Order: sequence, then C-alpha cells, then structure tokens
Amino acid sequence: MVEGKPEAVRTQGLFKRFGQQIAVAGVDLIVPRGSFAGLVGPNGAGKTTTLSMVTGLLRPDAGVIEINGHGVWSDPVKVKSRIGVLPEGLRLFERLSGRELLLYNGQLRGIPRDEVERRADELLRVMDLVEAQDKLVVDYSTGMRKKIGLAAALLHNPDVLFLDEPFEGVDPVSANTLVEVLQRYTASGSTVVFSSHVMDLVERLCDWVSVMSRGNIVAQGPIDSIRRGRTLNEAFLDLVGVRGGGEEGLSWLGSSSV
Ligand SMILES: Nc1ncnc2c1ncn2[C@@H]1O[C@H](COP(=O)(O)OP(=O)(O)OP(=O)(O)O)[C@@H](O)[C@H]1O
Repeated sequence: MVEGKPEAVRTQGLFKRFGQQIAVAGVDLIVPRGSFAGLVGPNGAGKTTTLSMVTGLLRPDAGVIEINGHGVWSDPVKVKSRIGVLPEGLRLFERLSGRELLLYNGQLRGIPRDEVERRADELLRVMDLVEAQDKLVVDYSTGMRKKIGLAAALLHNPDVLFLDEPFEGVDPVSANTLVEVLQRYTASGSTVVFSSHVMDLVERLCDWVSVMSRGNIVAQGPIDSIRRGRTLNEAFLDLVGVRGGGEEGLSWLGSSSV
C-alpha cells in the first residue's frame, strides 16, 4: 500500500498453464494508483495472459488479483463496473455501427440514455470518428477499431483502463489522438495499464513499468529506476537477456552469398 491506499492493481502469485506451457509463472504485478504504466516483454512473455486474468477474462490457475483493493475473481461485478478494457484482437460487436456500439455499451453499463448520447458524441468527435460513426465496425480500419474500442472502454469513466497493444497498426496521427486522450485521463488521477513492444512510446508516456520475461516479472518500478541512465530499450535488452546473437547464423542471407 502507498499512503494507506491500495494500489490500482496488485497480483500475488498469479499462475497460468496451458497444457505443458507455463504462460504466467507466479507474477506479482504492482501498479500504483494514477500511474501511466507499461507492461513490456518479448513475444510470448505472458503479457496478454496476465492482462486477461487481471481483467477477469481468463481464470487463473492460482494467485490473487486485486483492483483498487477488490478481488477480481471474488468480487467480479464490482470490479468490472469500475474498469475499462481494450482487449487483444479487439473483439467488438462487428455488425453495429461505431455510434451504435457506444450507445449499446452505455446501455449495458446502465448509463442513462441522454448521458450516453452526450458522451458518445464527445468521444466520436475527440477520436475523429464523426464521419465514420454510421459505418459498421466490421468495415473499420485497424486504427479506427482501436479508437472506437478505446471510446467504448472509456464511456463509463472507469477508474483503471487496461489496453493490450493499443498502438499496434495505428498511424501516427491516430496514435497521437490516443495518447492525448490517455494523458488527459491519467492527469485526472485515473490509472492506465498498457502492454506494448514500442519502447520509445513506453519511455515517453509511462511513469511506471513492469518488465516480463518467460512468465515472470524481471523488473518493476518507476521508469527511471528501471532505466538507470540507459534508454528503456537498452535496459529492456539487458533485462530479458537477448543482447547479441542476432548477427550469428543466416550466413546464406543477402546478395553476397551463393
Ligand atoms: N490459449 C492458449 N493456449 C495455449 N498456449 C497459450 C495460449 N495463450 C497463450 N499461450 C502461450 O502462453 C505463452 C504466453 O503467451 P502470451 O500471449 O500471454 O504472451 P505475450 O507476452 O502477450 O506475447 P506477444 O507479445 O507475442 O503478444 C506463450 O508461450 C503462448 O504460446
């Protein structure tokens, strides 16, 4: 606890196995309240599996998860009413228009209709989706899907927002829009947790970072304590132990080979 307040996210001994594969091997994830937190790690490190368990989408084999002091798996209704999620693969209601998607989400969340309409209008405008609001989500581009997914995740003004690879496939203009919305959101004291492979972005946005490798957290804390004078990318490569080796092999590749 920090100053008597529970962290936004705290897991203890989080564990998940798929057959022989241990995806998450006893993770103690900590995210202080009000952080802009990055969850980074190489492919297959266990980030998506961790976020899926933390957001109540995948049942852990073992471990405890608390969001703002409430157990995700012991008090799921309470927790889910206070979090927003942009999941991996963007599972959205494809046959609704962008606007209908927001209105439907608002109704599911029990927000009065006129308030939903007001918030939907604002979100569509900020996300630059007004022209596309009546188009079916199935016809949206990747970047548009990320933006409407983020709008849907923000509509009920959650305390904590979880985003799995929110910037993947997003053009720089749309990425900038997402960043501005998220910075505004954390400036008001809310918490963002997002997974990403883009170290420059994590370095620019985050004040807190958790580094995963092979199902474990290998470093976690304020970003400066992780970087320790290096770029985040250098720190990351040192932490996950993949420096060098890239030049070996592939001797056949390139025009100088026969
Ligand atoms: N449904 C599943 N069935 C079997 N194995 C799975 C399943 N989901 C994940 N895994 C395995 O668990 C490990 C962690 O996967 P996960 O998707 O959580 O990693 P990640 O860090 O999100 O990777 P990436 O950065 O590539 O998205 C991997 O070895 C993966 O193959």
